[in-house]
Amino acid sequence: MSNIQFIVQPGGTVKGRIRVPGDKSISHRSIMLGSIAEGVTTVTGFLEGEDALATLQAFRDMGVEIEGPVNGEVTIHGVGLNGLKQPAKPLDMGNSGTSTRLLAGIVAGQDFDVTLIGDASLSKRPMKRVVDPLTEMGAVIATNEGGTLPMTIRGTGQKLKAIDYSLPMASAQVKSCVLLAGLYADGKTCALEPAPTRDHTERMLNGFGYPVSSEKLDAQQTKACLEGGGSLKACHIDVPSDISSAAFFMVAAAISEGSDLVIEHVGMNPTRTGVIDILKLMGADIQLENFHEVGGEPVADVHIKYAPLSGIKIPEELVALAIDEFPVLFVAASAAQGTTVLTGAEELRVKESDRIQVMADALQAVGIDAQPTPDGMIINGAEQSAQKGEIQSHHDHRISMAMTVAGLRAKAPIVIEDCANVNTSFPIFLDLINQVGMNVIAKEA
Ligand SMILES: O=C(O)C1=C[C@@H](OP(=O)(O)O)[C@@H](O)[C@H](O)C1
Ligand SMILES: C=C(OP(=O)(O)O)C(=O)O
Repeated sequence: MSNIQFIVQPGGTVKGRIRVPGDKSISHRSIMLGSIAEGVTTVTGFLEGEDALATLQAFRDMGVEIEGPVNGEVTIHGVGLNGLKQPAKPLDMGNSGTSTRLLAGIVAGQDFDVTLIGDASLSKRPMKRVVDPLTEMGAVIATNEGGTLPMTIRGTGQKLKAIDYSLPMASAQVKSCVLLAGLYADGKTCALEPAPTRDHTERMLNGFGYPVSSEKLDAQQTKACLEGGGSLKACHIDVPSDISSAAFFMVAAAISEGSDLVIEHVGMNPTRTGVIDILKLMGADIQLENFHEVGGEPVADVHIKYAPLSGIKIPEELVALAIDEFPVLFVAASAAQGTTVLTGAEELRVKESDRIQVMADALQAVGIDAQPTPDGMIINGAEQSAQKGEIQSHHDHRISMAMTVAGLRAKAPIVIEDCANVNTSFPIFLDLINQVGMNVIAKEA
């Protein structure tokens, strides 16, 4: 495969008014729920990135007629809970953990066999976290040694057993997997999470007329439950812009002097806004404007201006609410005065890359004192000192984009290897980052 390098010129000021593409988590779920609903679901604002497209292709491979995407518009001819067909070949999940783990929940309820495969990065990621609850529900699943892909889920022809499952880690993917399998179970299935995680599955099921209850047991634990055997009614889904993509631009504006940026129509689901809370604790100047609701999800325009940042101890209760934003938050911490300490974030080690180790290596390569710990990182903010930063993205889109943003505070060009992966979540990243005031070129090496 060809290597697309990003060559990032140092410095810049970030200005303008932009809109980033649709939310990845919501885009995945729109295809999944639209496919197993009754009737025709229409989607606008769909993210045309590789991960969401892998989900779309998987449902086409299981016999669902899906039109588009054209300019973010998708039309899904739902086949109902029991209308999926056996795919002719393994379903290729590409780089996408969300596709794999949520699909496993749906596929566990079918009466045919399915094998899920993925790329080099996804093939290293843990699947035992979904195999365990699904097996408890009666599914028959084989994985590679060590609980990784390929994963084959056998159609037993038996109804799944409802369970009351306590998640061992705060994971929306595992919660969603259990709830989606619960659609195919006898009785009431519950998922208890140790800390709040994104609740798009619960919201969207309710939007499709499928009741999901959510009970807060205390400040951290929430239990989501549903009864199996109902049906989903097709609806329209308007996907807001992805706060995880917006985060790169928030940090870009926060760390470069003179910046003033508006990011429009960003999803503000309270289970996703940890990045805003963390940046504000660091002293960022962020105003949320034009708050309104689209399709059961709150959205707002994010107005962010440069302000000097300070290092903080990141509150652990914000970790799951900002889980995908840490690569770029580490860049913010590098540009802050003082020390930033992250703990309670061991989940970062099992994302598309080990985001603790890979970001520590990347920041050290540009001359920042970043010390990895088993469950987080300690970063002493300072001027970058490297005369040339050479970075590996390790099959991880968020590393490519975070280290591009680091260029705003660099002393010399940064070269990032293997950046075609930005297409997994943010195909127009390069255009937008240049549009707001950076100087980044993509070069085939
Ligand atoms: O449910 C989802 O859409 C996601 C959940 C998170 O993963 P975990 O639930 O495994 O933490 C997140 O990292 C991922 O990008 C998307
Ligand atoms: C972790 C991520 O996605 P996934 O788990 O779906 O691969 C991400 O997009 O940062």
